[in-house]
Amino acid sequence: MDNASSSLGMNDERRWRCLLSWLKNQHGMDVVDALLVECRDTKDAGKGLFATRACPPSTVLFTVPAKAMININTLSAIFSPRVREMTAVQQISLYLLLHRPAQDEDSLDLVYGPYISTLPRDFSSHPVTWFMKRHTSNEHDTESQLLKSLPPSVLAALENLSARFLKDWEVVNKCMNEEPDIMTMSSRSDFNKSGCAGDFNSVVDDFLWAWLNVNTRCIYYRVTPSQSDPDNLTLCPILDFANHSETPHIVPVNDLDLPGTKASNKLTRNLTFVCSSDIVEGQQLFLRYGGHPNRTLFVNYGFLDNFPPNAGAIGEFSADIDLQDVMEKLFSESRFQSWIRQELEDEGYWGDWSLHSSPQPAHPSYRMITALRLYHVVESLGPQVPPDSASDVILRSWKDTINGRTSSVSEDNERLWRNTLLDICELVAARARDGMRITLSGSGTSGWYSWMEENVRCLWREELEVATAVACSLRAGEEF
Ligand SMILES: C[S@@+](CC[C@H](N)C(=O)[O-])C[C@H]1O[C@@H](n2cnc3c(N)ncnc32)[C@H](O)[C@@H]1O
Repeated sequence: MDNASSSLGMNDERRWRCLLSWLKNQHGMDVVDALLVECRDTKDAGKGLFATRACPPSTVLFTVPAKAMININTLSAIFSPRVREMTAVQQISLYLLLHRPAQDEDSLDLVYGPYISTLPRDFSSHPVTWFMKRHTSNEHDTESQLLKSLPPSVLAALENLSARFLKDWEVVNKCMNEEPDIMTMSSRSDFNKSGCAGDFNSVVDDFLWAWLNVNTRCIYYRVTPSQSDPDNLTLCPILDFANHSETPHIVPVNDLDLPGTKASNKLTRNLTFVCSSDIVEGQQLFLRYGGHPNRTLFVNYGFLDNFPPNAGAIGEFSADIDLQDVMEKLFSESRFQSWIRQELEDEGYWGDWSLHSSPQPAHPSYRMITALRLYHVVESLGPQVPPDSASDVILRSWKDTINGRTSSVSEDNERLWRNTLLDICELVAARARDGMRITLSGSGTSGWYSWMEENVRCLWREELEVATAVACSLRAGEEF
């Protein structure tokens, strides 16, 4: 990702100016001397935040007032108790749905309109959009071609995320039906004030727009007493123009746990962002969205870190791949399939089986080794022994490896699982080579399609590089 940028188009420039006036006039934010960033168009990542002057590390870049953010705290003054029963994602999405701007117009919401008007209007390049439209699109559509060409682990993650979307829609729709008064809050002319939201399908599309804004733009923000509560989320103007990098420049000031911070202040605080290193004027300033693997970035945010060829193989890029489908297939061919699954579930080792390029040597996760060890303990029994009749004895050595009493089940078992893993790596590498041959036909060569085609190729390349690197580690006799 580079620093190339261009000034905003006329409408976006006007909206950015309106946002700043709103922050200044409604929320008292100093947008002249205490705002060291501005929004510009980037070459390949939509809009981004850029430094308006050079600053040393720890300089305050801007502070967003608590009341200008959209979260369950600020919405509690607007929503009824019934709406407030929903999760943060559902409430914020509902709020955006009620105030979605029409086509290229501004949002008419009197409270957050100038902010909502700056949100992206179009999520057609987002994988959840392709997935939700899969039943109505034809198989030659580029989106269908893209869906078909995803690695299995990415498709599974996309299915999970889309299921979350549908669940959230079900809950929000139920709430809207039970409390038709919600509609009277809407600033949209197409939402009937008597409580009807017009065409059902277009409302689902609008909800998807709202939900994707929430899922691609919210940041962690403590609004509940418990640190790990999933409702600790907020939409935060200005900051939400920051693009992602593994080496970020923008970091939030974590003042929450400072001694003397009163519990009540914790829940109504402004958010201050500082720069973590020297920055120069005009430089794009990035945020780190969390330590996500590429498949998560791709499915949740619609982009990924496109690393240089071979960087995954030699561990310069921290690549990792998920092998749920391959492992499930392996177990499904065992006579003891359900028994293996039960044991792994009971011990907390079912799923989340992965291979990693770094730290070197490239290696399987401990969870994967543990699952493969059990598979071979059971496969070595021979047909006459039902595992449940002798499970304690059979499993003792395996459980000893989990509890740290021994480092392996036996020499034989080590050799067997390593061989199986080598086979798996070869299979994954071969299918990745195929996957990399993706070529979209039809309209798939224009606009964001060719960028997305390259992203899908990169997902497969990650599988190829990591599987090949782990195979090399195995052949070299590396201990994991
Ligand atoms: C919080 S927003 C950032 C601002 C956004 N670019 C915009 O135009 O409003 C997150 C979205 O920005 C895009 N994005 C963020 N980081 C990116 C990156 N490194 N490369 C490509 N796109 C990125 C993705 O579309 C992501 O869903």
